[in-house]
Amino acid sequence: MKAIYITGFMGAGKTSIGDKLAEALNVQVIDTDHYIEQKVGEKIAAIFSKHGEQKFRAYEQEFLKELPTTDIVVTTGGGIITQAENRNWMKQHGKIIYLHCEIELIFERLKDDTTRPLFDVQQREKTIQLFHERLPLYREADFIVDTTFKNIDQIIHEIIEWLDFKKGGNND
Ligand SMILES: Nc1ncnc2c1ncn2[C@@H]1O[C@H](COP(=O)(O)OP(=O)(O)O)[C@@H](O)[C@H]1O
Ligand SMILES: O=C(O)C1=C[C@@H](OP(=O)(O)O)[C@@H](O)[C@H](O)C1
Ligand SMILES: [Mg+2]
Repeated sequence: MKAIYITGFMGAGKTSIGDKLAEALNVQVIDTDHYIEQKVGEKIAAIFSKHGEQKFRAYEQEFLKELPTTDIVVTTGGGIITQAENRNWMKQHGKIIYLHCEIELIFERLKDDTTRPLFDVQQREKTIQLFHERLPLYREADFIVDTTFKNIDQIIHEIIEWLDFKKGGNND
């Protein structure tokens, strides 16, 4: 099986859904943020505050390319799609699944979360703007799931149905 890359805005459920999807497909899962934290030896928030976003993006691109490209679900950080090179890499090496979620629900989910340096609950307008700026890039995915008000099992079910459909069409 070619890699499955899960994309979407912060709080869309990439990490949680990717874990369960990998379990259902019986393949390994790697979260790019966790992988970066392991390699660098620092938490995402510390990497941003000590080294800046640009350095984080450089790590993100370098480490994305280190990951296996078969029999794996890769759960990405929300900004991975901002670099064309990453989008091309993912397109070339696997299938991209975009988890869409309405921004109001994301605000609700992340209201007490302090681990995401680019998610600013205090500056709603700025965060909403970032969400809208990125939407066209997320929408370049091979498959889009609207996760708004769906539970994790429903979302996994939709993804697996799509994967089975693709397999049926011999379109791996
Ligand atoms: N479909 C869902 N329904 C309800 N809560 C969800 C759903 N998907 C994710 N969550 C919750 O939202 C928060 C963010 O999820 P996470 O998987 O970390 O998102 P991401 O990796 O996309 O930033 C977590 O607390 C998670 O439990
Ligand atoms: O959207 C972004 O630019 C980011 C999303 C985060 O991952 P999640 O989408 O899992 O929160 C993490 O990679 C970093 O804080 C930057
Ligand atoms: Mg995540």
